[in-house]
Amino acid sequence: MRCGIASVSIAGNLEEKIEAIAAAGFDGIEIFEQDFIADARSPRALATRIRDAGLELMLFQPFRDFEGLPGDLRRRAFERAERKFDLMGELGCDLMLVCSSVHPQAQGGIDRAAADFAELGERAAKRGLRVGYEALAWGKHVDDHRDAWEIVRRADHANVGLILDSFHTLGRGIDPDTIRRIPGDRIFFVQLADAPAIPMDLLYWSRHFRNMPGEGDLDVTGFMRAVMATGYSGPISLEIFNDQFRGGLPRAIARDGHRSLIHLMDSVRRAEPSLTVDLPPIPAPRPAQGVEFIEIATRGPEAESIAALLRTLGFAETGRHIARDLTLWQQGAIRVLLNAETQGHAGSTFTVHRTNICDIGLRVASAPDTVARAIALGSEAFSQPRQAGELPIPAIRGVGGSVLHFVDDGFSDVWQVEFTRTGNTAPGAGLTRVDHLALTMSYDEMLSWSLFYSSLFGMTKTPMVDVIDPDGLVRSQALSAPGGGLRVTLNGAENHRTLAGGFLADSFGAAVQHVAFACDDIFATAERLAGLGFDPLPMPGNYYADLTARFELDPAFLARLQAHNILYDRDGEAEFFQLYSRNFAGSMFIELIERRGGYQGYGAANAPFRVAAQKRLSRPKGMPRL
Ligand SMILES: O=C(O)c1ccc(O)c(O)c1
Ligand SMILES: [Mg+2]
Repeated sequence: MRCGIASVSIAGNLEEKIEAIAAAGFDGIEIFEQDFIADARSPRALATRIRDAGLELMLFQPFRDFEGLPGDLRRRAFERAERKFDLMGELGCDLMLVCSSVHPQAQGGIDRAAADFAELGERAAKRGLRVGYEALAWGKHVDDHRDAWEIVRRADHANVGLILDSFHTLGRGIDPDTIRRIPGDRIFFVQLADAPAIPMDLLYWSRHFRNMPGEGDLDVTGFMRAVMATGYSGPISLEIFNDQFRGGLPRAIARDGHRSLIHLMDSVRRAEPSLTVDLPPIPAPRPAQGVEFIEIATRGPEAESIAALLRTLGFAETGRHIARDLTLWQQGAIRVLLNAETQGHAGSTFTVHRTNICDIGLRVASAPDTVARAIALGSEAFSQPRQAGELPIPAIRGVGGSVLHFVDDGFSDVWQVEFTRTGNTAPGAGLTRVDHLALTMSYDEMLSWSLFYSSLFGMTKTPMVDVIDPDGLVRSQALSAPGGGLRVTLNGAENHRTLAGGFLADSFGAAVQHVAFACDDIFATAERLAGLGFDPLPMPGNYYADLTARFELDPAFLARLQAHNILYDRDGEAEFFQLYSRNFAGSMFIELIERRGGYQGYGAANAPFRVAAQKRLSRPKGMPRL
């Protein structure tokens, strides 16, 4: 399988793009003409550079407004094509993309266009070049791959073929299975892009909102299955026009692109095993079954305040690590590790971020398979020198330098092997397990993180919701693994004045800002917590008055919610209860939840009031905001 990417897809000048594309593992590049024109190198020097980087120059594009022109305009279109053929000769690139015309004077007629392509094919053949025809979704006369194919078929020239682009087919709602009837050897090139399902003008959508396969809502897998069913064996290439990517980090975007292609082609062969996909076997995505541990790097007074908070939540320090300054806190199936090491991963994250969640342990069916899949998708294995007696638990670096450990049955005894018991037992407040991890990041990083989790664990995403912070918008998207063993929310901040944005600025990068623990009876838990001295986030009376209006609650029930500062939501018959801690170590916090009747959400309706309550506590009274 040869993977490519169009130079328009990522940020930087052409040199930076070439470096990033080669580093991400692509086999080739599509040169977008504007990127070439803006470059100062001669075509030959550029071609040499691209080949020295180990990349094939797969496609030169786009050649516009070619077919269907009358009289002198037609003559000039052929003249233009000849000049670009000269350039392709110097670049050593043998395939040109011709996109369907939007020229005001272009005339319709399948046979007229076919005759133009037959002649272009003749001219290309003389130079050993080929041309591929792509239907733009907004083409004047040709906006559907079926019409483009009919033109190619009637042109009947070996040097003229079809170019398919998933955006143009899926964006217009054309059934991708119509591709299955096209002979694979007449398809010269395949471009891929996904996009979020936002109704808008097709051209604007295409030029600004495309994203990597799997990052949007289009059925790119269905499209690619149809392509592979034709017997197509040419390159598979990303062509992404995206405002965020144009301003992103070239290497990170290229890495995401490569990950998306591996994930896509792996999904294609799993969905349709009869297809031949030339990709080395990789383990299937397997759901994370739960959070095995949460490790917090912390020292000094912040470590003490976290220990105090854990006690008021009903946790006890049950174990101490045999070789590190690391304590284990437990309740139910929840394990929190407090790591005060000055060396190693935890030590270095503390130096950079201060108190932070530096490591997450996930329970999986097979740790080696999970790591193998992560590596095939472009993540790096993570390890650090082991102390005597420590187990080699497999780990990777995820997005943004985060570390994930994977615990399977083979490592279940780590808690007995690596920790000595303190003899303490948790008083308990009914907390059972980790319900979800809430990651905070800049808005621009959200697609990277969602691709990471969905490609590795087969997690599915819910539609993005807006959380209104008094100082700006935060977008939130949830991902959950099949079976619900792992839920993650991604919170993308647009500025640094929101609660999430302030956390991001303080932590110097994306990180877990809060963890939600589940319980089976929120009122019993709240009573226990009150007895343990837990100090909840206070919620205002206005919030409870609105709850009654929204849900017609029984007054006694409402009074119980209010007495404990419990937030409430309902979805049909399903109910949701939330209780928040006050912030610690800057703006980290803990959420306690109960899901009743299969509630699947995260209380999005409550988020603005929770954020406002948190901000009220963090702003000194009477201090006007600057
Ligand atoms: O937006 C465009 O003009 C454009 C150009 C070339 C392509 O391959 C394409 O898919 C879109
Ligand atoms: Mg295209």
